[in-house]
Formats: sequence, structure tokens, C-alpha cells
Amino acid sequence: MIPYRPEPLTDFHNPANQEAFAAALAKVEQELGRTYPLIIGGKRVDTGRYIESINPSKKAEVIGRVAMAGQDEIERALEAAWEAYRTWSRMPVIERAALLFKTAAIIRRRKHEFSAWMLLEAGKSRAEADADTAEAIDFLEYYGRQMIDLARRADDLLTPISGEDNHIEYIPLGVGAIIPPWNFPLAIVTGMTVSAVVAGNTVLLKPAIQTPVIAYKLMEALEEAGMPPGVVNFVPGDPAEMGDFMVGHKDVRFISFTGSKQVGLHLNELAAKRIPGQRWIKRFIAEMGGKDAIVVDEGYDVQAAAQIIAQSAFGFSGQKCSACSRVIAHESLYDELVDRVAEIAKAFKVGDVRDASVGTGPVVDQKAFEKVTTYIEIGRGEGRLVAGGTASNETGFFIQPTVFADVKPDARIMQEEIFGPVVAITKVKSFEEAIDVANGTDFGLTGSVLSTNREHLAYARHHFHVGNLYFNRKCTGAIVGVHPFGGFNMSGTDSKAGGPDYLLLFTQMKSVSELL
Ligand SMILES: NC(=O)c1ccc[n+]([C@@H]2O[C@H](COP(=O)([O-])OP(=O)(O)OC[C@H]3O[C@@H](n4cnc5c(N)ncnc54)[C@H](O)[C@@H]3O)[C@@H](O)[C@H]2O)c1
Ligand SMILES: N[C@@H](CCC=O)C(=O)O
Repeated sequence: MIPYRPEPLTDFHNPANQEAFAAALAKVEQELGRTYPLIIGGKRVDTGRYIESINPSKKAEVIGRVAMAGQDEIERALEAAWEAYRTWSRMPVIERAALLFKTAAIIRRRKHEFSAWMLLEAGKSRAEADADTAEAIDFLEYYGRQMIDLARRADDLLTPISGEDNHIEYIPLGVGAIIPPWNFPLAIVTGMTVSAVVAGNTVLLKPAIQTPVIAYKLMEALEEAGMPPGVVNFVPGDPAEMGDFMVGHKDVRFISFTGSKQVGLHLNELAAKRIPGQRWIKRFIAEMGGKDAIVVDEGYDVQAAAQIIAQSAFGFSGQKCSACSRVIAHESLYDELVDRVAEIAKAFKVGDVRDASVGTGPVVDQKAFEKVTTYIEIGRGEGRLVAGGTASNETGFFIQPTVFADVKPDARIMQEEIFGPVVAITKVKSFEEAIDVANGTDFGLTGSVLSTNREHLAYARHHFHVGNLYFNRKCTGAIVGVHPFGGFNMSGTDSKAGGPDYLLLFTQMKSVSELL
């Protein structure tokens, strides 16, 4: 087996790649509007009630109609998953890993098609969608290898003693609920699903309501790669109707959740309650929101800083948990930095991502549009609007990159996750003050420090309390196996997706000792 290497991104300057992507997009456009069933125990189930998934760039365009699971279907899916668990959990690790490698090969072969689905269903630009597909492939390749290593090295971790034969094994937990967000509709869905599955668990996958079609495409790839029935059960639905029911169910052994702080905290409470017939303490793994800051130190190149901020704040319309939504700038360069960031924000072309010249696309739906525009109104009272502030939901959900200057650290737009193309800038007098302000939220996900002062970088290394700290680069774009990803405090349960410890979260260690 060759060592893991991250999947290369597509060079869209190359005309051949442009053509290949355009052909994939045209093919996918022919397939819009179809109906997709649930998949329970390998069987297609049509409930007659559907989620209508739409294109956020062109809201009249229906991407697909996906059947909705209710509580009965969750019961059936749990039964199917426990049935499949009997054999899947005992399958040799190498065979479980092979499922991931084959799925990676299938997605790689049709990568532009997967990216095209995301362009249309999530409003990702070509490049953002390509990175999402590459990350999905990375999770498959990385977790497959990680599981093989984990199983192989287990016994080497023990201290031998004479007269005993001792072994340890990382065994799976049981049946889990996989609850991903919509914003990395292939990468995060894939990573969350296959990490649990390669460890020997079986799961119910409940994709986000905004992006169920791309999740169905993953199911097709897993099936094509030979996944046995019942290992992953596809149960999209209205979380208000079946979400609490699934998470609170006595037969669910673990919950792997990625999403907002609000929903994560609610589900954590629910999962902690033991209900009659429940024989375990549920494991709860949560990766939640961020309020990520870029600190710009005295003496840093202002133009370079402004570019890094714009990339981190406005890529995919700021809809990344890692996105920069706060800038903390030293007073010596503050005014010039505000002007440069505003200039770049104003020059951003916003529109339908089918147009390759567009800088950033829409926000995902009407609810997101309302939330972000409400925060823009709040921002008008909390700071000085220097760019953007305009929005239109006539054809799609478009919001111009927006910049507020002179915002106080305790303002709402400096404290609450907006999840849109909005950045707030504040001024500080010293580097220490900058790090205090950066640490002054409930979150602790990503952060960047832009500085040429080595002492300041060393100070930030120790004092800036975030799970992913970056120096002199953007705060988005973690790579699987290179930058293990996940945050502190209200950003989650301190897990690190794409890192060497992640699979342990889906296993428990069994120790077997024989007296010789
Ligand atoms: N830390 C990370 O790695 C990471 C990565 C991506 C996104 N996020 C965060 O995710 C959020 C954006 O995603 P979102 O809008 O989909 O988040 P969300 O919290 O609204 O939803 C996340 C998932 O939870 C489901 N859900 C909602 N209520 C539920 C319930 N009662 N029972 C069961 N499931 C329920 C949703 O349907 C969705 O599948 C942002 O806060 C972002 O920062 C974090
Ligand atoms: N892992 C991604 C963010 C995932 C959350 O939205 C990044 O590093 O930018």
C-alpha cells in the first residue's frame, strides 16, 4: 500500500480541465429534478414525502426530491444497522479499509461530476467544490490507512510480562447516528460516515436538509464499491420530526455531529439522558461553530494581510466554520488595512457560480439569507460599514461581502457566529491585547496571526487558544492528515477530524489476558 498523500487539486487554468468540468456540469444538469429514496438495509424506500432540494444560485431550479424518513423509518433503520453490525463488526480490518479505498477510486474517477453536484446544490464555486471532492477522497484514503495501522500496532503498545499472553484490540462501539452539516456536503459527510464505518460500526446517515442529493451520490459510490446492506442507512428527514427521536433512541450507541453550537448543545443534553432499556452511556462527538480571528501585527505587509483576510472571510461566502469573521489589527496599520480590505470586498463579483468569473456565490437558503442580513442590520449599529451591506434574494441568495470597522470586541457581530460574508474589524494598541481580544469569545476553532515578530509568534503559540492556529496564512483550508481539524471550548468536543487520534473516538479497547 502506498503511503497516504493528499489528493491534488484541479488546475482550472488548464483548458482541458475547464472542458472536463463543463462536460460534467452539463451531464449533471440533465439529471436535475429526479426523486431519490431512503436506503434502509440496502433497500430503496419511498415514503411519499419529500425534501425539495434547490439551487441557491437559482432558487427556482430543483436539484432533486429526496424522500423523508419519519420515526418509523428510523426504527427500521436501527434494526437494519444492528443486523448488519453482527457481521460488519467482525469483518477483517483490511476488508473494511478496502471499501474506503474502492470508494475513493470511484469518486476520483468521476470527481468533476461530484463537484458539479455541489456547485448546483450548495452554491460552491468550481474551485471550492473541487477542494471538497478532494477532501472526501483524502478522508477515504487516510482513515482506511489509519484503521489498518491502529489494528496492527495495538499489541506493540503493551508492556510484556512473563507468564501471560496479553492482547488488546480496538473494537467498534455499535450503531451510530451521523449528523453532518450542509457546508462541506461531500467531504464532511464522507469523513464522518467512513470514520465510524471503517472502525466496524454501522450507522444511520441523516444528511442536512439543504444538501441531501450529494449525500445520496456518496451512498451510490459506497454501494458500487461493495458496501454490504445495512452498514450505512440513508435516512434524510426533517430534524424537528425525527432528529431528537433518533439521537434520544435507546438503541443508538454514539452520535457524531457537526453543526452549530446551538444544535450541538441541545443534542449533547439529549444524548446524556439514559432512557429505559438503554445499556450504555452514549458517546457524543461534536464539531461545532467558530468565531475565528485574524490578528494583524505591527509591521506586517498591509496588502498581503488584506488578501489573506478576504480569502479567509469571503471564500464560499464565509460559510465555513473556519472562516475569518473578526480582524484584530494593530493601531499603526489599522486605517490602511481597513481601506485595503474594503477595496477587495467591493471588487468581489457575487453571483451564480456556474459563471466561472464569479468570486463568490450565494448563501445556502432563505433562512441563511435572513440570518446574515439581520446581522448586517445589527452591524450598522455596532460599527462603521465600509463595504457591502447589500443583498438580493430575487433569483438566488446573494450577499455582497460586507466589512464593518471600529467594532468593539464585545459587540454581537464580534461574538456570535454569522456564517456569511461579513467581517468585523477592531483596533488594538499591543500584541498582547490582540491575543486577549482573539480569545474573548465562547469559541476556539481557528485563528491566524500575521506577524514578522518571532517573539510575538511564540507568544501566540502558547496563548492563542484555538484548535487550529495558523501563522502568516489564511485560517481556512485544513488538509486531511496535514492539519488535524477541530476546535476548543464551544467549538466542539476537542476531536480532530483528519488527525491520527480521530478513529479512537469510534472504538473501545478490549484487553484479553491468558495465564500461561
Ligand atoms: N467544527 C467543524 O468542523 C464544523 C464544520 C462544518 C460546519 N460547522 C458548523 O456547522 C454549522 C453550519 O451547519 P448547519 O447549518 O447545517 O448546522 P445545524 O446545527 O443547523 O445542523 C447540523 C445538522 O444537524 C441537524 N439537526 C438540526 N437539528 C437537529 C435535531 N434536533 N436532531 C438531529 N439533528 C438535527 C441538521 O439537520 C444538520 O444535519 C456552523 O455553525 C458551522 O460552524 C462546524
Ligand atoms: N476544514 C475546513 C472547514 C470546515 C468547516 O466548515 C477548513 O479548514 O477550512
